[in-house]
Amino acid sequence: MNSADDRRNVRAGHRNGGGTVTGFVHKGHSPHPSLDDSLEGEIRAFLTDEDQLHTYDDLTKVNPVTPTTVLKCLQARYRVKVFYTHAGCTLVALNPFQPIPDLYSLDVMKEYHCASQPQEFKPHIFIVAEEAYRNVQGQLEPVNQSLVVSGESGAGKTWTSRCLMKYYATVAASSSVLKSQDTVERIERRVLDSNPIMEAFGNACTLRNNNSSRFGKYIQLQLDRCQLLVGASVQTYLLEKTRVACQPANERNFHIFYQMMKGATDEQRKEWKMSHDQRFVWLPKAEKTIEEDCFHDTVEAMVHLGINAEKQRQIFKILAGILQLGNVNFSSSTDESQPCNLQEQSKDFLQRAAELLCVPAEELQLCLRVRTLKAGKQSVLKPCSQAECSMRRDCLAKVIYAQLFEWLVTFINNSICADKSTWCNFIGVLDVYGFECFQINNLEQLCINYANEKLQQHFVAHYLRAQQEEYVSEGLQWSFVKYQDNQSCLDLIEGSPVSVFSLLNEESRLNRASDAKTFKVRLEKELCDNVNISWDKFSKVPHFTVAHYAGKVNYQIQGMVEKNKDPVPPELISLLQKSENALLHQIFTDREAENMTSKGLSKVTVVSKFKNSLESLMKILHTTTPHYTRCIKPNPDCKPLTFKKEEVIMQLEACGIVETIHISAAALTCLTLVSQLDLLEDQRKRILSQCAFSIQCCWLRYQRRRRQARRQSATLIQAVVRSWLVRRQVQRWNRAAAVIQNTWRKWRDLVKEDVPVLNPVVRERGSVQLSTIQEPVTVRGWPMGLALASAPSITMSLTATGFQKMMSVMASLNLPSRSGEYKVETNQYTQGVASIRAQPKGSVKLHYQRSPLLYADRQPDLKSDVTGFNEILLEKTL
Ligand SMILES: Nc1ncnc2c1ncn2[C@@H]1O[C@H](COP(=O)(O)OP(=O)(O)OP(=O)(O)O)[C@@H](O)[C@H]1O
Repeated sequence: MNSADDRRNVRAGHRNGGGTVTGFVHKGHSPHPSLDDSLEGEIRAFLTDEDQLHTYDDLTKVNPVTPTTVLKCLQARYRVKVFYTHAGCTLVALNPFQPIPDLYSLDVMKEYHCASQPQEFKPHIFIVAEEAYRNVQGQLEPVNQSLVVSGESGAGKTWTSRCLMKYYATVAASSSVLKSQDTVERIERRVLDSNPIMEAFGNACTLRNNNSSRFGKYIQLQLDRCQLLVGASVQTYLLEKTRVACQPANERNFHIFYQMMKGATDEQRKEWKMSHDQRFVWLPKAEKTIEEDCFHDTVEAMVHLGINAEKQRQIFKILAGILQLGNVNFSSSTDESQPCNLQEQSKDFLQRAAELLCVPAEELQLCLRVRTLKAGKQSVLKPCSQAECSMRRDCLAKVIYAQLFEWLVTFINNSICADKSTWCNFIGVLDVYGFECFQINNLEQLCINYANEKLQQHFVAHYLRAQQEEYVSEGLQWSFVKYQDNQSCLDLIEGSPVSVFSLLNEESRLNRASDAKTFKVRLEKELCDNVNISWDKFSKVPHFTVAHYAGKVNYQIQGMVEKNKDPVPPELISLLQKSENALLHQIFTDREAENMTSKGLSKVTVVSKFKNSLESLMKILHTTTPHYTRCIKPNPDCKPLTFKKEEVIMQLEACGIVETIHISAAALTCLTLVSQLDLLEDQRKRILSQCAFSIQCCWLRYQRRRRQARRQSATLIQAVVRSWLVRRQVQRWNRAAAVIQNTWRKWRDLVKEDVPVLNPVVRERGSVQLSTIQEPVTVRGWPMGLALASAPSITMSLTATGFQKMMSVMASLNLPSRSGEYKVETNQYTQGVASIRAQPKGSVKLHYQRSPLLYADRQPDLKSDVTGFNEILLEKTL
């Protein structure tokens, strides 16, 4: 890294003290030597305090922002084992290449999830995860989120994606109390179990990474109304299927083949025709053992996802068949009119391949060696050359593997995808290949780098253009920050009417053998106006160079058109459709396979298919809130805790991290300089919350007062009613007392007149024996009861009604209410008591000498003489 690079990248925004922000991406040397000197001085000054460099947890705080200062900070942090650093709106993740204890533990997840301000914690991938999750909870548009994880091979994208999935599987399910634990566990587990299967079938050990994903993927984690994980879906991109039949030097085939080789039981080996000592051409470096070679884990995940034993058998037999195919070789034919022969040792392999793929061996042999040409309704058989035979063999293996992979992805989706009615938002995790630039680059690299251009454009559009347009729409004084617009590069690759893709497609559709030199001339002629393409005039190999945002890449033209055609001979598809392996038969009889049969090759070329799937991905990304994580590989050898400056700086440049910091810092600068928007926002929020608080207080006060008034009214009404009732009662008592007094006086007068008639015993004891009763009846509390029962009528009619009257009178006299002993008759006309009669069973004594009112406040003496009545206990005086 030299100061020229720094000058090239220094952020002008940092040096601006004015009220407007200006451009920051300076390509080329500064025309002012004094400016260069002062920048170098600033860089030196910044780097002097080495001990402080690791404290920069956000690279936007670095000043000046240059590749050197950024690199030094990251290095200092890596040295003290801090692997995450914010770069404004992006998170930079440095791969430690060794497990770091407690960095991703459950407790750490909980800590970030429960924190009120996770941003204030140490930078971590969980901050990104939590921010996205809270955005969904907040339901602020766009509610759906995308976590874009990028970086070169081995940088840690898959690891990061797995961390994100585990995080959501934990925090988005932990609060689930409503659902049965079983359901929750099942869905989380299924979502996580999709990883080992896809990695077994889609990852391989390469020179750059022992567990390199050979496909891109976008996983949508589906959340319900309560933001709980209820399902997921996976979209895959551009599986590197050529690896099945052709492994780059010192690299391996897909993991699954090695897992089978190493983990099969004797029984399985027999079934798969895979003896211990068998060597397979398509399984190089089989002696190398890596931790991903775990067959048991893959099978277990398959079981969890519902791939039953029979389906597994079918899958593994197909894979074993592919391996046998790899050992089939052809000898060249001396006579061009005759098909090539199988090499002697290949006959067994072909036979076994046919048996494992459940297709007729002769037909398989014929399909590989002879081409069927259609001329009108006639078919002509044309023997293939040795090279063509090998190509057809490879093609058969690739198409089987690619279709099997697609079937697996569909199966996984069916198993983990929730019904649309059950989820309303999603968080997408995009794990795509990073920018690639090798010695020899071909169609795959063109597609990968094109995808990265698209993502970069989305990133820039989202963070810079959108932000600046927002400032302008808000009427802020703003002079646009220049950013590196990669539209012209995208036009070169995918634009219309002419672009690399359109010319490739045109060439692919021509029914002729493609010639690299001719195609190069065509490219030169058609695309010479685009500044992003160039040619090295001295190179003998046909190529073209594209200036990507991350650097220039040379693409080799040889083989590019053929790769784009990706032809599948129709005879091969027809053969596979006849397979007695139910799975193989099924995956080749679907609609796409039918297309392939009828047209000989899929009309959709590789680049068209890739472009379409990328466009639908971009559409999804545009409707979501993106979060970018840039994974950085600190050394090419995957050595733990080793930081190679050259390696890192290349990646920082490739992913445009310095520009990213500029973008974020420019936005920050803008906020500080122009609008103090944040401050205003904060104040607005505070005032709004104060208003809300006042409204709540008023409402509560109003409610409290209303409740109080109601209670007072109720109390008043109750008091009035009670006093009215009491007054009425007292009035009744007064009237009743008057009646009783009156009656008593009359009775007394009457008694005075009749005194001589009374029996001397009665006079002596104050009572009269009206009849003889063996068991005298005790009367309690009778005076008051009797008086009230008869009130207010002078004639002793009762105020109570029917049964009450009877009971009242009988209770007053303490008469037992057993049936038949006493009878109370009501007066039909006045509803009073007409009489009380006792059956003539015994004597009843009636106390008569004193007024019952005199005893109103006492209990009659149980031993008193008032014990009963004769037949008529009481008779109404009319
Ligand atoms: N955060 C981490 N902590 C510990 N080890 C890590 C971490 N990230 C990555 N690694 C290690 O680095 C290796 C490579 O990471 P990973 O497979 O995720 O890379 P990648 O970017 O997905 O590569 P590719 O593009 O080839 O698939 C992992 O197998 C793992 O051993």
